[in-house]
Amino acid sequence: MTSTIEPALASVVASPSTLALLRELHTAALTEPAYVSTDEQPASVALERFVALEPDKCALVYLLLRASGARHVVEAGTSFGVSTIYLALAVGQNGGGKVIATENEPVKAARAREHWRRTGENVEKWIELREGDICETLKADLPEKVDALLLDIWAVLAMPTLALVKPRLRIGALVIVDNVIAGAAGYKDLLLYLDDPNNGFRSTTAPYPGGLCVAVYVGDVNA
Ligand SMILES: C[S@@+](CC[C@H](N)C(=O)[O-])C[C@H]1O[C@@H](n2cnc3c(N)ncnc32)[C@H](O)[C@@H]1O
Repeated sequence: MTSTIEPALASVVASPSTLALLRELHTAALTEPAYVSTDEQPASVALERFVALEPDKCALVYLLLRASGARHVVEAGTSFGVSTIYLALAVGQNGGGKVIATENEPVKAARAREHWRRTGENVEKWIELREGDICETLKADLPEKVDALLLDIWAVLAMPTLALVKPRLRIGALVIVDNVIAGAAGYKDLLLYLDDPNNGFRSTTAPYPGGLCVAVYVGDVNA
């Protein structure tokens, strides 16, 4: 699995020190036991773990954000802040904006901040971390237009999070959801919602391990 790190990093524009940090974090993340929120393990086991998006998925998300010029991004589920670094790199390189990161575990939030500090100004300055339950922290003060939403949170929170962010999605906004194959049972409602054209999305699932759903908000079909 660690063999996926270098090809992923080769897809990303970043300083040597940021690439070194990503290499270190991905290596640690890939050597921990897997955790999927829909499996039998209690959520408490994830407290000490990265549960990070795999390097190739991070690279795809980064490239999609670069291609779409995303400048206002919401990340549902931040953990130790690995995927957030990719989001912030893309936002910064697209001209600047904001990545709203979300985490309800204070210890994880502190670790994320520590990692972002090590990336320096070019990454850290684009990130606003909202600590607490995402159902509260995303209730207010979202950007007028959101260009992308990364749903990498426990499956049960995916639909409520989409409901909070959807009113702000611009036409063409990306909604990316991790583990839709591995966690299919937990994502049933969300996938049915994204598949129903009346809800304004078109989507496909990239066959990475666990599955990565990429949806585009094309808007209300009746508009
Ligand atoms: C899969 S991890 C995120 C990994 C991260 N995107 C990365 O790639 O590095 C999901 C995170 O969501 C957090 N989480 C779970 N429930 C939450 C809630 N109600 N509000 C905010 N964050 C929550 C968990 O603590 C966990 O760290």
